[in-house]
Amino acid sequence: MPTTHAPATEPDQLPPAAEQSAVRTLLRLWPYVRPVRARWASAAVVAVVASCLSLVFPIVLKWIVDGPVTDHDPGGVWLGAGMLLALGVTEALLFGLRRWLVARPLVSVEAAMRADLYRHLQRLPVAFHDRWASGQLLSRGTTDLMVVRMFLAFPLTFLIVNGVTIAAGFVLLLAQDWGLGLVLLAPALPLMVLCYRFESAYAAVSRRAQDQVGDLTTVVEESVLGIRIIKGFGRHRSQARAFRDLSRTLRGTELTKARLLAGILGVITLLPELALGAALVLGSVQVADGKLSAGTLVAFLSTALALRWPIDSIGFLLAMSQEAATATRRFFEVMDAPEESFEVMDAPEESSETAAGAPGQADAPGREDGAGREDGVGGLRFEGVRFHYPDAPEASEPVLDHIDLHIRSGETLALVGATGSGKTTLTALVPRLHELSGGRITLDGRDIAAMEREELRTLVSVAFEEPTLFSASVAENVLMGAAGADDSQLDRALGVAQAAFVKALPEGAGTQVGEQGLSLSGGQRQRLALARAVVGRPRFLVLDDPLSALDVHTEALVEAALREVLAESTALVVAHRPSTVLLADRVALLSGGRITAVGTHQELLRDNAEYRHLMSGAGTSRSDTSGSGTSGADTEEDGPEGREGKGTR
Ligand SMILES: Nc1ncnc2c1ncn2[C@@H]1O[C@H](COP(=O)(O)OP(=O)(O)OP(=O)(O)O)[C@@H](O)[C@H]1O
Repeated sequence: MPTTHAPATEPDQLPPAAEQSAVRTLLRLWPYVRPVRARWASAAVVAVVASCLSLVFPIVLKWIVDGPVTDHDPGGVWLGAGMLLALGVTEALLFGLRRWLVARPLVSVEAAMRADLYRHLQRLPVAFHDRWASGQLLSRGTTDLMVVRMFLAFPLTFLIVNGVTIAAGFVLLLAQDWGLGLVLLAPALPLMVLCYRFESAYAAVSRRAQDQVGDLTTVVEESVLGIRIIKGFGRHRSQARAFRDLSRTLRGTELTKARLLAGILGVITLLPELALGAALVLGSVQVADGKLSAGTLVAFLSTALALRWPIDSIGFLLAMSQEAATATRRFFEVMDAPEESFEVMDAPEESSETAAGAPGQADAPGREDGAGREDGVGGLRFEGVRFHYPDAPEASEPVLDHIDLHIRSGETLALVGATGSGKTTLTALVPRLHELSGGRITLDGRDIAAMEREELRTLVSVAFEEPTLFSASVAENVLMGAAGADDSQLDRALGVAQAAFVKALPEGAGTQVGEQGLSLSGGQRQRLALARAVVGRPRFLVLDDPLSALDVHTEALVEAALREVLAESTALVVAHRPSTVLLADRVALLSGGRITAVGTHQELLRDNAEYRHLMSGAGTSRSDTSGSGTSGADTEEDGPEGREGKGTR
């Protein structure tokens, strides 16, 4: 299956940045913030009090200037200075308390969101992961969540704190001198309009930047995972160029952000400064005319200066909030993707009659041989199965169509077909990694759509051609295949997979393997993946070319041991080589998304040209299905019905 991912920044995949308002988006964080609301609110109240304390300074100053200074009273001046010092210390202590109150709860909010995202990713269908670039998911789980935590800790609190401080400050200013107060208030309206326009422009650029971080993460991840290919083909320069290009694009977007921010910050600083200058001139004239006391003018200007930071900070607080809204939106884009349904679907009553009466089932292999109920519905049965990849163009042909196949209880069926004919896709349908587009699959007569996924995945074990090992010990990797399996089962599974090499590892089955552990060869990995598939003695075994990386000698040993396991299970084995085919009782040929022949290896060799071609040297070169024109002619005259009689064990 393809593992490459298109960047998730394609416009059709992502909603426009301004689709939902920033406030509505951020409100979605409430379920995560709810558990820490008391501490967060206490911290906000503490910050509001601390910030409003800064407005008391001008009142004390006015008292000092109009009182002790005018009266030449040094004792009063010292008292005033002491009060200012006490206010300053209290303000600092309160801001410290605010930090202490929010730091720990907000880290747990981030952890809870990350845990939810991870849990959800595990439950999303394979089709979702086929579509999404892993770097995009990675950046959402790391950078975006950090941005959200920082928003809750800082901008959210300070938008409230500064809002309250500005409102209280202006009440004080208007109370001190309403005329001068109005002069200072004059820039408020144009500033609001500018902030609104800035918000919309910044939202779009910030979305672009965060998506580009995701794309960059994807390139880094692919470069690390594919380092052997990059080195092997000397592609480090072109890879570095691709990285540099993306990096340059991101730099451009960040510069656009910086330009927007610089613009709004400049205006937010300039307009109030101009208003303050005008108020200063007017106030000085009034003091000179004796219409205003010097203390009031000092208090007025100190209050206005105390409001400078709350006003100046609005620009970057809004920018950070916008980034947090984008991060939240990106988080919920993943969280809103529907999980694999763990509920069972409605399925028709299971009976031999319904199975026999299912569309396209009348000619299902294995039914005409007069077998009893067990052979009629037992085992693994595909009935009129059709499958179309959800992300493939609607008009394209389904990958699989009219698949009717019956693997009897205890039987092993080899699935053979040219590359791209749909073998991997067919095997992935049995453990329901993808949902069928039509038809049904039954295990011992039970529709898999009507089974709990957990039950289904206990019944069916899989091993894919690409063996994936996790950063864990050999034993943990193998025992992943069966919950509660013990050491004797582990030894047996390693024995079946001819994985004696495990004993020679530094710590035996306890040796760490996978990305962070010891590197194993392709064949060794494949044998561990096979051991994982067989460790739980599954009723149904699905093996996608599990021996492709083994040398002929080891393959023969694994096959000999595997025969015992296969005798206990009903198995579907994708095979490319005659040696693997010989493990099976019968062989099905998949061609152009359909089963075109079923029979024993000998029968198909004798009667089917496409099969002969695939099993010959030419076949193992894995020519594309589109190139197998000769076999197409053969399958036309030799349809599935004609081969039913050959389907004997
Ligand atoms: N996620 C996907 N989305 C769309 N099309 C896909 C996807 N995965 C596979 N395909 C297409 O489905 C077809 C069958 O692929 P599949 O991997 O099942 O073939 P295969 O017979 O197993 O090939 P091989 O022998 O090379 O492993 C191919 O044309 C492939 O391009």
